[in-house]
Parts: sequence; C-alpha cells; structure tokens
Amino acid sequence: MSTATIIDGKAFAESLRTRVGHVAADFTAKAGRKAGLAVVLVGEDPASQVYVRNKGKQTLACGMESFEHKLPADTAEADLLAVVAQLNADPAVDGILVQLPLPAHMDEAKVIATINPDKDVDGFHVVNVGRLATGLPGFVPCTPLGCVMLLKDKLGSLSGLNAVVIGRSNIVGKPMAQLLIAESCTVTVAHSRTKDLPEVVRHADIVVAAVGRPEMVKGDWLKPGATVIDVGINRVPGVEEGKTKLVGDVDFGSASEVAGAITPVPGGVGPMTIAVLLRNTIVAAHRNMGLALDEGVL
Ligand SMILES: Nc1nc(=O)c2c([nH]1)NC[C@@H]1CN(c3ccc(C(=O)N[C@@H](CCC(=O)O)C(=O)O)cc3)C=[N+]21
Repeated sequence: MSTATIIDGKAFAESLRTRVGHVAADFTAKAGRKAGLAVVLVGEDPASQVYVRNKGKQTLACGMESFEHKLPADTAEADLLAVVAQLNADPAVDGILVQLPLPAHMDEAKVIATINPDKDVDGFHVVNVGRLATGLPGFVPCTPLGCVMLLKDKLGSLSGLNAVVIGRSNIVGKPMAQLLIAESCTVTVAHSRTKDLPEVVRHADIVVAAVGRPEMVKGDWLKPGATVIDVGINRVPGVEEGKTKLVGDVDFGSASEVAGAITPVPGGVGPMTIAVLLRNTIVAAHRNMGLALDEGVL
C-alpha cells in the first residue's frame, strides 16, 4: 500500500514556466528585445539531442529567444572555445549552456571556465560555485535549485531538518549540500565509500538521491515520513522485450510505503531542471541589462 504523497514536479515546473513567461514578457517590453538562451551541443548522443530539443521548445514557449549550436563530435576544443567566446560577446545571448558530457578529447573544466560567469545559467563556473559557497548572488545549478524549490513547497521551512545527500558530484551533490546548508539543514553527504549507508539514511528527514544507480535506495532504509527527492534518471530494460523504461535512484515501490512524500521518475526532478534553466536565464537577462527584478516572484 502506498502512503506517501507524490510530489508532482511536472506540475510545479509548468507553473514555474508560466511565471517565467510573465517575467519574460515584461523584460521584452522594457528591454526592447527578447531574453536569449544559447545551447551548445557537441556530438550526436540521442538522449542529449532530446533534452536540447525540449529546452529549445520550452524557451520559445516562455517568450524567449533560443539559439542552438550543434557541432560534430570531432570538433576541435579550440573551435568550441571560439563558439563560447562568440556567445559571450553576443548582446542577444543572456544565458549559455554547453551540454555535458563533452566528448572525451575535450577538457570540460576549460570549456566551462571560458563561459562568462554572468551568462553561466548552469551555475557550473568556479566563480558561481564560489558565490554559492559564500552566499553571494550568482547562478545556482538548475537540478539542485529545483529540488530545493520542491522541498520548500512541500515542507515550508527546512530549518533544523536532517538532510542526507547521496552523491558528491559537482553538478548535483555538492551544490545540493550548499543549498541545504543555506536553508539551515544539518547536512550529511554520503557517497560510494560511505559505511553503512542505510543506517545514515535512517536519520534523514530529507533524502536526496543523486548517485546514478537504479533503484538503490530501499524503503526499509527510510525514517517513516521522510521526504524523498529522487534525482536519478536511469534507463533500464522494461517489462516488454526490447523496450526500456526510466527509473530513479530510489526503489519507488518500497520507498513510497514508508516516505511521507516522494518525487516520481519521470515527472519529478527532471522537468524542474529545465524550468529552473529558464528561470536562471530570465534572471541573467535582467541582471546583465541592469534591470530590476523581484526574484521572489519566480
Ligand atoms: N550543461 C548541462 N546542463 C544540464 O542541465 C544537463 C546537461 N548538461 N546534460 C544532461 C543533463 C540531463 N538533464 C535533464 C534535463 C531534463 C530531464 C527531464 O525532463 N526528464 C524527464 C523525462 C525525460 C525522458 O523521458 O527522457 C522526467 O524526468 O520526467 C532529464 C535530464 C539536464 N542535463
């Protein structure tokens, strides 16, 4: 029997995109041009192509301009850096996203370091990482920011809650921990070397699973009533021969019998990631044009 409330990330993302759309219309009226997001994709990875197409469609639907740059997989690193430099200099481009992962012959850190931090709507540049760590305004990575929005919507204040983040990546785990610290949670970051992970998770009021291991977190690890945020997007063989399905890092069946609230996969964190990207882009547009914006409306 399932007892947990399902956290509807898809619906929350839709309402966030509506708010972004209103702010974007206001920006267009004030600036005399639309806000613009540039997405750079290197290579032909089918999943990445789907994400980039969805980002482009949703950007246009919010009343912003979308610029797509698709480069072949064998593009020289210097040529990618030149594209980024051109986007840095382009006044029509407010936000730049270089889709990761990049092909193996490229140095991701070097590419990210080339993006103007004030157009870095992914929040991956070390300047934005440092701003987040020290509490300065900057750009926060989309996936963890989306997770915190869902948590605050569900729980109100997070102050004093025990949060366990499983995963220590630069893209999710580490910025997630920073955001939860800023919300006055007591934060534990667990990872592949953590001893007795179920015992660590048992103390958590909030569990954020971002490890990339299908259905790893089981219901009997959870404190009853815990809020579970599943960041995993794992494509696994489906019930039907030859078909695949998406599952998270949490075993939804057992976890939803113990948790108080839980995000599903798909329809949870994933849609929030793109909606927050659009949010960050309209924020970047205002900041870079010197226009005031009450970010609380987003
Ligand atoms: N520079 C950069 N920034 C990113 O933000 C970035 C990236 N690179 N590389 C790839 C990952 C992945 N990512 C997702 C976005 C939306 C869904 C999403 O909407 N998922 C749907 C399901 C989609 C499906 O059916 O495949 C859902 O969970 O409901 C998933 C994954 C952003 N990424």
